[in-house]
Amino acid sequence: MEPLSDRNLPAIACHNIRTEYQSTLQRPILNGIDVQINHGEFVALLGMNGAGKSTLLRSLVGLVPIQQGEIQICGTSVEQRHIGEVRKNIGFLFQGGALVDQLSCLDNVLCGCLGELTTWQSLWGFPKSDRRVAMQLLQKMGLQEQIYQKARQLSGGQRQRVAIARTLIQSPHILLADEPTTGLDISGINQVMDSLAEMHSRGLTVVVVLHDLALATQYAQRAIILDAGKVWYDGDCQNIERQFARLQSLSQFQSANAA
Ligand SMILES: Nc1ncnc2c1ncn2[C@@H]1O[C@H](COP(=O)(O)OP(=O)(O)OP(=O)(O)O)[C@@H](O)[C@H]1O
Repeated sequence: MEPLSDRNLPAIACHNIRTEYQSTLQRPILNGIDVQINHGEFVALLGMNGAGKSTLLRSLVGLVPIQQGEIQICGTSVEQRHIGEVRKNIGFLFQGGALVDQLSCLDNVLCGCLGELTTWQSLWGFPKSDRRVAMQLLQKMGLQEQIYQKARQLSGGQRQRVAIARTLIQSPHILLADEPTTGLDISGINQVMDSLAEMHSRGLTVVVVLHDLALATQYAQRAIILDAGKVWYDGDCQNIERQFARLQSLSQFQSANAA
């Protein structure tokens, strides 16, 4: 990870962000989000289905057009002309990891630095230094035995840890993970969350979308709960079950009144 030019600037700052109006929802998907996340935080992003969690994560890397407001990543505005710089600071972990099944774990991790290769390197393959870093990352993820194994032979938890290593080879300051534990059994869930916690302890800022409140309480320091494209709760993880119960009764009350 390259040192940050100014660690006092927030890792992520969203000022009143609003996306396009959605006629099916009768509102914008994100509807005035104001959030600031500092370097070194571990944040769980929570909310019911359709609340806007994935849209918020995607907007942070410029994958969703913003109609109003501003997003800054490490002080840089998320705009087309700065998108390269923004994405250098952020690693994005998609649901399911999206590995290439026919490639080894090592080659999957090396795919994370494809965008950085010079023309010469793309002719001659990845430099030794990249291969060394990829191996070290796989070792850190507890996958030293699987370095040359094809991705199709891995368990769900192992796949997701390869995907984390692929994200980390870009040395990001921030890791965004969209439901990284979906479809995993208890041991896979623990492996993935422990890997995120380990990287967090080394200074990475982590924002992870979760549906499991117990996991959020166990791993995150801060919870942000979205509802209908707005921040419903932003605070510590101690009372999130109570916050969710309040949110559910409010939605039931609103649906009963609308009927
Ligand atoms: N590309 C898109 N085009 C149109 N509508 C979209 C698009 N992506 C998401 N939406 C809508 O925006 C709303 C929020 O979706 P989003 O995926 O951000 O929610 P979420 O909180 O991540 O949900 P889940 O927990 O189900 O993954 C949903 O109503 C969804 O249908």
